[in-house]
Order: sequence, then C-alpha cells, then structure tokens
Amino acid sequence: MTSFEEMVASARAVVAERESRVPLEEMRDRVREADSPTNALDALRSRSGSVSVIAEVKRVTATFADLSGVGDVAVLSRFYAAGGAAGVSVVTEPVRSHGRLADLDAVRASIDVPILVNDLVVTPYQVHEARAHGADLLLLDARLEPLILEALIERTHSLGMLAVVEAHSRREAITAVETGALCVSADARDPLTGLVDHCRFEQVAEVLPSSVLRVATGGVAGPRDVMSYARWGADVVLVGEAIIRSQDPQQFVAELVAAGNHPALQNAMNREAS
Ligand SMILES: O=P(O)(O)OC[C@@H](O)[C@@H](O)c1c[nH]c2ccccc12
Repeated sequence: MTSFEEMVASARAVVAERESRVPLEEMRDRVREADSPTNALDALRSRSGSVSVIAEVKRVTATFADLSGVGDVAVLSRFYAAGGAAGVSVVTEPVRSHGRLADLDAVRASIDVPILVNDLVVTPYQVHEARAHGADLLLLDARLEPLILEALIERTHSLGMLAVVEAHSRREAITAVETGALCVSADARDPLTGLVDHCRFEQVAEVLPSSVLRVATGGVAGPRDVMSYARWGADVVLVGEAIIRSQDPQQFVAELVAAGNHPALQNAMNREAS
C-alpha cells in the first residue's frame, strides 16, 4: 500500500495543477458567490438514542477495487436522500479513487442534505475549493503535521463548514481534539493493511470529550453494524461500499437509517442515562 507521505505528495501535485487553472483569488470569489453551508453539527447531532447515516458515493472501494455498479452519482445521491441519509459523502480524489470535482457538482445540484467531501486535504486551497463547490463538511486527516492540521481546521470552520478529523488511533484522536476538532471520525480500516477492525472506533471514542461529534466509518456491512456502533456511542455512521453494491440503494439506506433509530437503542441508552 502507498504510504501517507506518498499520498500527501500526490495530493499536492493534483492540487497544484488545479490551482494553476483556477487561482486562489478566483476560488475565494467563488466561495463568496456560493450558497451558504448548512450547519452540519446541528444537522448530524443525534437526537438521544439515535444515530445518523451518511451515505457515500465513490467509484472505487477503500482498497481501490472497481465499483462499477456506482452508475450516475447524481441519481445515486437522490436515492440516498430519499432513503433518509442525513448526509452524503463524495470522493473527489482523481488519481487513486477516480473521483472528480464534477461528481461533487452533480451531487450538490441533486440534493439538499449536507455534503461531506472525502479527499486528502493538504492545502488551504482545497478548503476554499470544496466550499466553492458546495461542501458542508470536509474530511481532514489527523496524520498531518499538527500545525498544518490546526490551520486547516480553522480555515474549514471559518468558511462555515464542519471539519471531520479522521483518527486511526487514540494518539491521533487526542491530536485531533487538541488542534480544535469538533467532529472526529474513526476509520475501522487499518490505513496500511486495509483490514477492518470495528474495535478501532471504541479506542478512538474513549479519549473524546462528550461534546465532540463521533463518526464511525469503514467496512459497515449492514444494519447490525449500525446498531453496534450506536451502542458504542457513535453519533453518525458512514457507509459506502455496502450501499453501492446493494440491489436497491434507497431501500438499503432506509434499512440502515431504521437501524440507527431502532427503539431498542433508545431503551438501552435511556437505561444508561438513568
Ligand atoms: O466503503 P466503506 O467500507 O463503507 O468505507 C467508507 C469510508 O469509511 C471511507 O470512504 C472513509 C474513510 N474515512 C472517511 C472519513 C470520512 C468519509 C469517508 C471516509
């Protein structure tokens, strides 16, 4: 697998090329002209005892296998919204993930629910770019240099978006909180081997203050996993591959959403609270 440093270098090259076509000043103007972002923190914060679902559109899996069933991302995102997704995640990275900004534009034009841009953000330019193209949430990686991460979180929040800072370990979760994250995601996939270990969420969640919004991602296969993450304290579960591979994405999203609202969870959580 590619190292994080190689991914950062590749992201820098891709962004430099895009910035040479649309300079930062022009991107800032586009941000000013864009519709205001939705307050994602309010939209996603779970009502007591329920978990929100973010559904992802992408062209390859997390381990870079082709997802040819993805079809038209605009149509797919409408199915997600109709199924009750609280947010839609869009992958825009072109080299490894075959994503594109045009996918973000197409999804933004199709739905009103908050959109999360799932890309490796390495420069402030990308923060402006995501906002100019309609993003409400932006993924940032806790493996970045803390000073860079802090500046990117600050920039993301100052443009009205919510930074979702991804942590793979307790150490990274602590860095995320120390650098100003209000929302932390734990990816169950090992970043080096791609292997899924759902316990990773518990490790990350353990060190988060209760005010921080908790997102569980990676290898969620269906409603059972959503309920497990709910019991472990997730506010949001993010699902990609399983939905795209399902026969009926709208129905599958609806089943995940129903699992996140399951009365058994509310009873369990009320018991814990009392
Ligand atoms: O396709 P999967 O196995 O459901 O995984 C999606 C998700 O984990 C992945 O794309 C991702 C990893 N970290 C993220 C943070 C935010 C949004 C998305 C992600």
